[in-house]
Amino acid sequence: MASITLDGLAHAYRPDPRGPQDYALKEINHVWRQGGAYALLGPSGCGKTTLLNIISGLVIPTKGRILFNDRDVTHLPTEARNIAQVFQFPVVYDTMSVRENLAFPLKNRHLPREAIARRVEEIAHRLDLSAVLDRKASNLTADAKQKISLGRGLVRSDVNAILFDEPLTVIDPHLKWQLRSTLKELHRALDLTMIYVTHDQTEALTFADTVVVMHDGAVVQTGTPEELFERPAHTFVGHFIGSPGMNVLPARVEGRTAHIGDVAIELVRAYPSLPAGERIELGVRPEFATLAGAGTGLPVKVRRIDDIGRARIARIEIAGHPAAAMVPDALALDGDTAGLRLDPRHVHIYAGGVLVEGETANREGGA
Ligand SMILES: Nc1ncnc2c1ncn2[C@@H]1O[C@H](COP(=O)(O)OP(=O)(O)OP(=O)(O)O)[C@@H](O)[C@H]1O
Repeated sequence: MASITLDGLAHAYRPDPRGPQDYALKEINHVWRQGGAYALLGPSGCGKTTLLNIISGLVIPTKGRILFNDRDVTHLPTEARNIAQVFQFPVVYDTMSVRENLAFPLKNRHLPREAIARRVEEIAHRLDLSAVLDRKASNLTADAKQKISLGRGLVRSDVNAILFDEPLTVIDPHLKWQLRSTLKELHRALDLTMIYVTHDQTEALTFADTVVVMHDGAVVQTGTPEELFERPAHTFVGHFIGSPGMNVLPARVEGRTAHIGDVAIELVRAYPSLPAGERIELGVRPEFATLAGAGTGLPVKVRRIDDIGRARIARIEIAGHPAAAMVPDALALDGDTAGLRLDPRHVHIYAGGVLVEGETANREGGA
């Protein structure tokens, strides 16, 4: 097992990259800690597969190095990297039994028979495949075949890392939630470095201790699920994670006050050095914005209320800009005029999409 260091990695598919726009993967520096559960999360085309292929050795990066512990593996082929991979679609030998499929990676490494049998039983048990161990893989459903693929990835205990590339794509929705938590349990039990690529925030946030969010070829934030939720480092993270995503409103900031049109919002931090010429925005998640009666807090217009089961979400306008806020159970609205209370500790300021650290005076807290 190994920690994996990405040292100044960047990749362009074209041979003569000129500027950042020519790079499918812009410069990335990151350490995947030994034994960590990571997700690589981002929309289609953001560079996730490119990065995964660099880690697995299918792609040689244009720039930078990749280290397994202290060993530079940048130019080593996949077979010399000792990693396991699970892809979107099942990779199984149809003519073999489930047991033989699971045992295959261990037999290749000439492990003793008893050790192979024990490990196969363990992995089959954890993936709920024990009952079909002696059935031919060809007769099984797509779900079961993908579980075999997961098992083949997980069966070796000596790998440097396991890479999962959208592994639940073919899994039936009702089984997905179950397998997501099974994978999390397997990570805890097996102490392996796992990197899980997905565009699905639920999968990423359920599985990973650390989520790496990518956008347009660059890493925009690396953090725990809580950090991504509470302090999005980029407006993209605010939008992409959460449902509905963070409210992002064009703002003008003076001292400790943000102005959205003619609505003034008191901030808990001051922003004396916002970069000139950059787009300045205020970000606040709907979970930290609560609708109130007219005359309380900020004046807003209510466009509609959506009942999403676990909560009611108001679609509102602040100085003409659309936003979302939580509706308390007890609130009775009269007409389309209401008030809005923001939790000031969760109001963030962004310049050019990037979170700006404010300056705190002595009194952190309410506004
Ligand atoms: N072999 C290739 N040759 C040229 N361009 C490529 C190649 N593979 C990927 N790209 C481009 O690189 C960018 C990143 O693609 P990549 O597949 O890494 O993204 P992704 O986040 O994994 O997306 P998806 O989830 O759709 O696979 C995209 O613009 C894509 O078109």
